[in-house]
Amino acid sequence: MDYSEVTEGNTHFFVPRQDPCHTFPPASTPVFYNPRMELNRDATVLLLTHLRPSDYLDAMGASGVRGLRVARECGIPVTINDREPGAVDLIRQNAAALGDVVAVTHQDVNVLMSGRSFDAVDLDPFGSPAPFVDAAVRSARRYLFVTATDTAPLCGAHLKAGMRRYFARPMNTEYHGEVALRILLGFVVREVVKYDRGVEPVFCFAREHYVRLHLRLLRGAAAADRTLARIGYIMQCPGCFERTETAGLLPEPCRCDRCDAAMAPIGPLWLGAINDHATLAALRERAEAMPLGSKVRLTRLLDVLVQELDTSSHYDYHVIAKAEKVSPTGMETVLTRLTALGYRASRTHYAGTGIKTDAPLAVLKSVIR
Ligand SMILES: C[S@@+](CC[C@H](N)C(=O)[O-])C[C@H]1O[C@@H](n2cnc3c(N)ncnc32)[C@H](O)[C@@H]1O
Ligand SMILES: [Zn+2]
Repeated sequence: MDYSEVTEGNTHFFVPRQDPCHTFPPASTPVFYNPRMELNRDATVLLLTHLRPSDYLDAMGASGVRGLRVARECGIPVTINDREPGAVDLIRQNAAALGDVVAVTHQDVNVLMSGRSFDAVDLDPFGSPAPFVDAAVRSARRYLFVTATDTAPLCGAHLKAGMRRYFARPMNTEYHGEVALRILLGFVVREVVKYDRGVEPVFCFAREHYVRLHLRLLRGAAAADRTLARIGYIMQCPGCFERTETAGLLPEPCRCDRCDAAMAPIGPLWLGAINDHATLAALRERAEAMPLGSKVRLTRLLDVLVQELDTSSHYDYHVIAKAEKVSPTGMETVLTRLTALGYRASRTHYAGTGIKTDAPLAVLKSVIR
Protein backbone atom coordinates (compact mmCIF):
# COMPACT_ATOMS: atom_id res chain seq x y z
CA MET A 1 0.00 0.00 0.00
CA ASP A 2 1.05 3.57 -0.69
CA TYR A 3 1.64 5.55 2.53
CA SER A 4 2.51 9.15 3.17
CA GLU A 5 4.06 10.63 6.30
CA VAL A 6 2.10 13.39 7.98
CA THR A 7 2.89 15.67 10.91
CA GLU A 8 0.29 17.22 13.19
CA GLY A 9 1.39 19.12 16.29
CA ASN A 10 4.80 17.55 16.88
CA THR A 11 3.60 14.00 16.13
CA HIS A 12 4.68 12.15 12.98
CA PHE A 13 2.59 9.29 11.63
CA PHE A 14 1.74 7.43 8.43
CA VAL A 15 -1.58 7.34 6.60
CA PRO A 16 -2.53 5.58 3.36
CA ARG A 17 -2.75 7.96 0.42
CA GLN A 18 -6.37 9.08 0.48
CA ASP A 19 -9.00 8.63 -2.20
CA PRO A 20 -8.90 11.90 -4.17
CA CYS A 21 -12.65 11.63 -4.96
CA HIS A 22 -13.58 12.20 -1.28
CA THR A 23 -16.47 9.73 -1.41
CA PHE A 24 -18.27 9.39 1.92
CA PRO A 25 -17.88 7.06 3.69
CA PRO A 26 -14.52 6.71 1.93
CA ALA A 27 -14.75 3.75 -0.42
CA SER A 28 -11.34 2.91 -1.75
CA THR A 29 -9.23 4.11 1.19
CA PRO A 30 -8.74 1.32 3.74
CA VAL A 31 -7.93 3.56 6.71
CA PHE A 32 -9.47 6.97 7.06
CA TYR A 33 -7.57 10.21 7.60
CA ASN A 34 -9.05 13.66 7.04
CA PRO A 35 -6.53 16.54 7.19
CA ARG A 36 -9.46 18.99 7.38
CA MET A 37 -10.15 17.68 10.90
CA GLU A 38 -6.78 18.92 12.19
CA LEU A 39 -8.43 21.82 14.03
CA ASN A 40 -10.84 19.38 15.68
CA ARG A 41 -7.85 17.32 16.90
CA ASP A 42 -5.82 20.41 17.87
CA ALA A 43 -8.76 21.58 20.01
CA THR A 44 -8.82 18.28 21.91
CA VAL A 45 -5.04 18.16 22.38
CA LEU A 46 -5.11 21.73 23.69
CA LEU A 47 -7.98 20.97 26.08
CA LEU A 48 -6.36 17.78 27.38
CA THR A 49 -3.11 19.59 28.26
CA HIS A 50 -5.37 21.67 30.53
CA LEU A 51 -7.73 18.97 31.93
CA ARG A 52 -5.10 16.26 32.35
CA PRO A 53 -7.35 13.19 32.76
CA SER A 54 -5.68 10.09 34.23
CA ASP A 55 -6.25 8.17 30.98
CA TYR A 56 -7.88 8.64 27.56
CA LEU A 57 -9.64 6.32 25.10
CA ASP A 58 -9.48 7.15 21.39
CA ALA A 59 -12.40 4.80 20.79
CA MET A 60 -12.42 4.95 16.98
CA GLY A 61 -8.82 5.48 16.03
CA ALA A 62 -8.48 4.84 12.23
CA SER A 63 -4.79 5.85 11.72
CA GLY A 64 -4.57 6.53 15.48
CA VAL A 65 -3.61 10.16 14.92
CA ARG A 66 -5.83 11.51 17.68
CA GLY A 67 -4.68 9.16 20.42
CA LEU A 68 -1.03 9.26 19.30
CA ARG A 69 -1.09 13.05 19.55
CA VAL A 70 -2.71 12.95 23.00
CA ALA A 71 -0.04 10.51 24.23
CA ARG A 72 2.90 12.47 22.81
CA GLU A 73 1.74 16.04 23.15
CA CYS A 74 -0.18 15.81 26.46
CA GLY A 75 1.77 13.00 28.18
CA ILE A 76 -1.44 11.16 29.13
CA PRO A 77 -1.83 7.32 29.13
CA VAL A 78 -3.79 6.46 25.98
CA THR A 79 -5.66 3.45 24.57
CA ILE A 80 -6.52 3.50 20.86
CA ASN A 81 -9.20 1.18 19.50
CA ASP A 82 -10.66 0.29 16.12
CA ARG A 83 -12.65 -2.68 14.87
CA GLU A 84 -11.06 -2.77 11.39
CA PRO A 85 -7.97 -5.02 11.16
CA GLY A 86 -6.29 -2.65 8.67
CA ALA A 87 -6.73 0.29 11.04
CA VAL A 88 -5.40 -1.68 14.01
CA ASP A 89 -2.30 -2.72 12.00
CA LEU A 90 -1.63 0.88 11.04
CA ILE A 91 -2.18 2.14 14.61
CA ARG A 92 0.31 -0.48 15.85
CA GLN A 93 2.89 0.55 13.23
CA ASN A 94 2.44 4.23 14.01
CA ALA A 95 2.65 3.53 17.76
CA ALA A 96 5.81 1.43 17.33
CA ALA A 97 7.48 4.20 15.32
CA LEU A 98 6.85 6.57 18.24
CA GLY A 99 8.22 4.11 20.83
CA ASP A 100 4.97 2.31 21.74
CA VAL A 101 3.51 5.25 23.56
CA VAL A 102 -0.05 3.86 23.51
CA ALA A 103 -2.00 0.65 24.17
CA VAL A 104 -3.90 -0.65 21.14
CA THR A 105 -7.14 -2.66 21.22
CA HIS A 106 -9.08 -4.35 18.42
CA GLN A 107 -12.72 -4.55 19.43
CA ASP A 108 -16.16 -3.33 18.58
CA VAL A 109 -16.21 -0.08 20.48
CA ASN A 110 -19.48 -0.79 22.29
CA VAL A 111 -18.05 -4.08 23.60
CA LEU A 112 -14.84 -2.37 24.76
CA MET A 113 -16.64 0.50 26.48
CA SER A 114 -19.12 -1.85 28.14
CA GLY A 115 -16.26 -3.70 29.83
CA ARG A 116 -13.71 -1.01 30.71
CA SER A 117 -13.72 2.48 32.12
CA PHE A 118 -11.52 5.41 31.12
CA ASP A 119 -11.22 8.88 32.64
CA ALA A 120 -11.85 10.47 29.22
CA VAL A 121 -13.62 8.79 26.29
CA ASP A 122 -13.54 10.20 22.76
CA LEU A 123 -16.02 9.16 20.03
CA ASP A 124 -15.09 10.07 16.46
CA PRO A 125 -17.27 7.95 14.15
CA PHE A 126 -18.23 8.24 10.50
CA GLY A 127 -21.46 10.24 10.65
CA SER A 128 -23.65 9.80 13.71
CA PRO A 129 -22.31 8.97 17.19
CA ALA A 130 -25.82 8.00 18.36
CA PRO A 131 -25.19 4.19 18.46
CA PHE A 132 -22.15 4.65 20.72
CA VAL A 133 -23.11 7.29 23.28
CA ASP A 134 -24.79 5.00 25.84
CA ALA A 135 -21.76 2.71 26.19
CA ALA A 136 -19.43 5.74 26.16
CA VAL A 137 -21.31 7.30 29.06
CA ARG A 138 -21.01 4.06 31.05
CA SER A 139 -17.29 3.90 30.28
CA ALA A 140 -16.34 7.55 30.90
CA ARG A 141 -15.47 8.53 34.45
CA ARG A 142 -15.07 12.32 34.04
CA TYR A 143 -14.94 13.43 30.42
CA LEU A 144 -16.83 12.58 27.26
CA PHE A 145 -15.86 14.00 23.85
CA VAL A 146 -18.05 13.48 20.77
CA THR A 147 -17.79 14.36 17.08
CA ALA A 148 -20.83 14.18 14.79
CA THR A 149 -20.50 14.70 11.05
CA ASP A 150 -24.14 13.98 10.21
CA THR A 151 -25.08 17.64 10.27
CA ALA A 152 -27.95 17.23 7.74
CA PRO A 153 -30.00 15.01 10.10
CA LEU A 154 -29.01 17.14 13.12
CA CYS A 155 -30.03 20.47 11.63
CA GLY A 156 -33.31 19.42 10.01
CA ALA A 157 -32.19 19.08 6.39
CA HIS A 158 -32.85 15.31 6.69
CA LEU A 159 -35.73 15.47 9.13
CA LYS A 160 -36.66 11.78 9.43
CA ALA A 161 -33.06 10.65 9.89
CA GLY A 162 -32.66 13.30 12.62
CA MET A 163 -35.76 12.08 14.43
CA ARG A 164 -34.69 8.42 14.23
CA ARG A 165 -31.17 9.02 15.50
CA TYR A 166 -31.70 11.73 18.10
CA PHE A 167 -35.41 11.35 18.99
CA ALA A 168 -35.79 15.08 18.50
CA ARG A 169 -37.40 17.30 15.92
CA PRO A 170 -34.93 19.74 14.38
CA MET A 171 -35.97 22.52 11.98
CA ASN A 172 -33.99 23.95 9.11
CA THR A 173 -33.65 27.56 10.26
CA GLU A 174 -31.09 30.28 9.53
CA TYR A 175 -29.40 29.22 12.81
CA HIS A 176 -29.17 25.54 11.72
CA GLY A 177 -25.59 25.02 12.94
CA GLU A 178 -26.65 25.94 16.45
CA VAL A 179 -29.73 23.69 16.25
CA ALA A 180 -27.44 20.82 15.20
CA LEU A 181 -25.11 21.35 18.17
CA ARG A 182 -27.96 21.70 20.67
CA ILE A 183 -29.90 18.67 19.37
CA LEU A 184 -26.75 16.54 19.67
CA LEU A 185 -25.99 17.89 23.15
CA GLY A 186 -29.61 17.34 24.19
CA PHE A 187 -29.37 13.72 23.02
CA VAL A 188 -26.11 13.11 24.91
CA VAL A 189 -27.62 14.68 28.04
CA ARG A 190 -30.59 12.29 27.90
CA GLU A 191 -28.16 9.36 27.64
CA VAL A 192 -26.27 10.65 30.70
CA VAL A 193 -29.02 11.68 33.14
CA LYS A 194 -30.62 8.21 33.15
CA TYR A 195 -27.53 7.08 35.09
CA ASP A 196 -28.06 9.82 37.72
CA ARG A 197 -25.20 11.85 36.32
CA GLY A 198 -24.97 15.40 35.07
CA VAL A 199 -23.26 17.20 32.19
CA GLU A 200 -21.22 20.40 32.13
CA PRO A 201 -20.27 21.53 28.60
CA VAL A 202 -16.62 22.64 28.60
CA PHE A 203 -15.68 23.42 24.99
CA CYS A 204 -18.24 22.85 22.23
CA PHE A 205 -18.46 24.21 18.71
CA ALA A 206 -19.96 23.62 15.26
CA ARG A 207 -17.77 24.07 12.22
CA GLU A 208 -17.86 23.22 8.51
CA HIS A 209 -19.51 19.78 8.32
CA TYR A 210 -19.25 18.71 11.96
CA VAL A 211 -20.18 19.33 15.60
CA ARG A 212 -17.64 18.75 18.36
CA LEU A 213 -18.56 18.37 22.05
CA HIS A 214 -16.14 18.29 25.00
CA LEU A 215 -18.18 17.55 28.13
CA ARG A 216 -17.47 17.09 31.83
CA LEU A 217 -19.59 14.39 33.50
CA LEU A 218 -20.80 14.91 37.06
CA ARG A 219 -21.97 12.40 39.65
CA GLY A 220 -25.29 12.27 41.50
CA ALA A 221 -29.01 12.70 40.99
CA ALA A 222 -28.88 16.39 41.98
CA ALA A 223 -26.39 17.09 39.16
CA ALA A 224 -28.59 15.08 36.78
CA ASP A 225 -31.66 17.13 37.79
CA ARG A 226 -29.78 20.42 37.29
CA THR A 227 -28.71 19.18 33.84
CA LEU A 228 -32.20 18.04 32.88
CA ALA A 229 -33.56 21.48 33.80
CA ARG A 230 -31.61 22.88 30.81
CA ILE A 231 -33.40 20.61 28.33
CA GLY A 232 -36.30 22.15 26.45
CA TYR A 233 -37.41 23.66 23.16
CA ILE A 234 -36.81 26.69 21.01
CA MET A 235 -40.28 27.81 19.93
CA GLN A 236 -39.85 29.17 16.39
CA CYS A 237 -42.47 31.13 14.47
CA PRO A 238 -42.90 29.52 11.03
CA GLY A 239 -43.80 32.90 9.51
CA CYS A 240 -41.18 35.31 10.88
CA PHE A 241 -37.89 35.37 12.78
CA GLU A 242 -39.52 35.47 16.23
CA ARG A 243 -38.56 32.73 18.67
CA THR A 244 -38.72 32.03 22.41
CA GLU A 245 -37.54 29.11 24.50
CA THR A 246 -39.33 26.83 26.94
CA ALA A 247 -37.62 24.48 29.39
CA GLY A 248 -39.13 21.08 30.18
CA LEU A 249 -39.78 17.72 28.59
CA LEU A 250 -42.90 18.93 26.78
CA PRO A 251 -43.15 22.12 24.70
CA GLU A 252 -45.65 24.72 25.98
CA PRO A 253 -47.94 25.68 23.07
CA CYS A 254 -47.72 29.43 22.34
CA ARG A 255 -48.40 31.92 19.53
CA CYS A 256 -46.12 34.45 17.88
CA ASP A 257 -46.38 37.95 19.41
CA ARG A 258 -45.78 39.48 16.00
CA CYS A 259 -47.92 37.44 13.57
CA ASP A 260 -50.04 35.22 15.84
CA ALA A 261 -48.94 31.98 14.11
CA ALA A 262 -48.64 28.85 16.29
CA MET A 263 -44.97 28.61 17.29
CA ALA A 264 -43.29 25.33 16.24
CA PRO A 265 -41.12 23.48 18.80
CA ILE A 266 -37.52 22.61 17.85
CA GLY A 267 -36.15 19.94 20.17
CA PRO A 268 -35.88 18.61 22.74
CA LEU A 269 -32.48 20.27 22.82
CA TRP A 270 -29.92 21.79 25.19
CA LEU A 271 -30.82 25.35 26.17
CA GLY A 272 -27.86 26.06 28.47
CA ALA A 273 -24.30 27.31 28.05
CA ILE A 274 -22.15 25.32 25.61
CA ASN A 275 -18.80 26.49 26.97
CA ASP A 276 -17.02 27.04 30.26
CA HIS A 277 -15.66 30.54 29.70
CA ALA A 278 -12.89 30.24 32.32
CA THR A 279 -11.58 27.12 30.57
CA LEU A 280 -11.72 28.86 27.19
CA ALA A 281 -9.68 31.77 28.54
CA ALA A 282 -7.07 29.34 29.91
CA LEU A 283 -6.94 27.52 26.54
CA ARG A 284 -6.50 30.80 24.69
CA GLU A 285 -3.39 31.56 26.73
CA ARG A 286 -2.02 28.03 26.47
CA ALA A 287 -2.52 27.86 22.67
CA GLU A 288 0.17 30.48 22.00
CA ALA A 289 2.96 28.23 23.25
CA MET A 290 1.82 25.03 21.51
CA PRO A 291 2.90 23.82 18.04
CA LEU A 292 -0.63 23.55 16.62
CA GLY A 293 -1.05 23.46 12.83
CA SER A 294 -4.41 25.22 13.03
CA LYS A 295 -3.28 27.75 15.64
CA VAL A 296 -4.47 30.84 13.78
CA ARG A 297 -7.94 29.41 13.09
CA LEU A 298 -8.23 27.80 16.53
CA THR A 299 -7.30 30.95 18.46
CA ARG A 300 -9.74 32.91 16.28
CA LEU A 301 -12.44 30.37 17.19
CA LEU A 302 -11.57 30.64 20.90
CA ASP A 303 -11.71 34.45 20.71
CA VAL A 304 -15.24 34.30 19.32
CA LEU A 305 -16.40 31.59 21.74
CA VAL A 306 -15.08 33.49 24.76
CA GLN A 307 -17.31 36.49 24.06
CA GLU A 308 -20.30 34.53 22.67
CA LEU A 309 -23.49 34.92 24.73
CA ASP A 310 -25.17 31.83 26.17
CA THR A 311 -28.54 32.41 24.45
CA SER A 312 -30.03 29.27 22.86
CA SER A 313 -30.30 30.69 19.32
CA HIS A 314 -28.85 33.46 17.20
CA TYR A 315 -30.02 35.74 14.39
CA ASP A 316 -28.37 36.09 11.01
CA TYR A 317 -28.81 39.83 10.61
CA HIS A 318 -28.07 39.75 6.86
CA VAL A 319 -30.96 37.28 6.39
CA ILE A 320 -33.23 39.58 8.44
CA ALA A 321 -32.06 42.64 6.47
CA LYS A 322 -32.83 40.86 3.20
CA ALA A 323 -36.34 39.94 4.39
CA GLU A 324 -36.85 43.56 5.49
CA LYS A 325 -35.50 44.76 2.13
CA VAL A 326 -32.91 47.02 3.76
CA SER A 327 -29.19 47.07 3.24
CA PRO A 328 -27.39 45.91 6.39
CA THR A 329 -24.86 48.10 8.22
CA GLY A 330 -21.61 46.72 9.69
CA MET A 331 -21.55 44.11 12.46
CA GLU A 332 -19.64 46.37 14.90
CA THR A 333 -22.24 49.12 14.46
CA VAL A 334 -25.12 46.72 15.17
CA LEU A 335 -23.42 45.38 18.31
CA THR A 336 -22.56 48.87 19.57
CA ARG A 337 -26.13 50.10 19.01
CA LEU A 338 -27.60 47.13 20.90
CA THR A 339 -25.29 47.54 23.89
CA ALA A 340 -25.92 51.32 23.91
CA LEU A 341 -29.63 50.49 24.27
CA GLY A 342 -28.84 48.36 27.33
CA TYR A 343 -29.00 44.90 25.71
CA ARG A 344 -26.35 42.23 25.67
CA ALA A 345 -25.02 41.42 22.20
CA SER A 346 -22.18 39.35 20.75
CA ARG A 347 -20.83 37.74 17.64
CA THR A 348 -21.28 33.99 17.29
CA HIS A 349 -18.93 31.34 15.95
CA TYR A 350 -21.72 29.71 13.91
CA ALA A 351 -21.79 32.41 11.22
CA GLY A 352 -19.88 35.58 10.38
CA THR A 353 -23.17 37.47 10.15
CA GLY A 354 -24.66 35.82 13.26
CA ILE A 355 -25.64 37.87 16.31
CA LYS A 356 -26.57 36.71 19.78
CA THR A 357 -28.59 39.15 21.80
CA ASP A 358 -31.26 39.39 24.47
CA ALA A 359 -32.82 42.32 22.58
CA PRO A 360 -36.33 41.72 21.20
CA LEU A 361 -36.52 41.09 17.45
CA ALA A 362 -38.14 44.51 16.89
CA VAL A 363 -35.11 46.22 18.46
CA LEU A 364 -32.69 44.16 16.39
CA LYS A 365 -34.60 45.07 13.22
CA SER A 366 -34.37 48.75 14.13
CA VAL A 367 -30.56 48.73 14.43
CA ILE A 368 -29.45 46.67 11.41
CA ARG A 369 -29.98 49.25 8.66
C1 LIG B 1 -13.95 8.87 11.27
S1 LIG B 1 -12.91 7.51 11.54
C2 LIG B 1 -11.92 8.02 12.91
C3 LIG B 1 -10.96 9.12 12.57
C4 LIG B 1 -9.86 9.36 13.57
N1 LIG B 1 -10.33 9.43 14.95
C5 LIG B 1 -9.08 10.62 13.19
O1 LIG B 1 -9.06 11.60 13.97
O2 LIG B 1 -8.50 10.63 12.09
C6 LIG B 1 -13.96 6.32 12.29
C7 LIG B 1 -13.29 4.99 12.65
O3 LIG B 1 -14.21 4.27 13.48
C8 LIG B 1 -14.07 2.89 13.20
N2 LIG B 1 -15.32 2.24 13.64
C9 LIG B 1 -16.55 2.36 13.09
N3 LIG B 1 -17.44 1.62 13.79
C10 LIG B 1 -16.76 1.05 14.81
C11 LIG B 1 -17.13 0.18 15.88
N4 LIG B 1 -18.40 -0.22 16.03
N5 LIG B 1 -16.18 -0.21 16.75
C12 LIG B 1 -14.88 0.21 16.60
N6 LIG B 1 -14.48 1.03 15.60
C13 LIG B 1 -15.40 1.44 14.72
C14 LIG B 1 -13.82 2.83 11.71
O4 LIG B 1 -13.17 1.63 11.38
C15 LIG B 1 -12.97 4.08 11.48
O5 LIG B 1 -11.60 3.75 11.48
ZN1 LIG C 1 -44.19 35.38 13.69
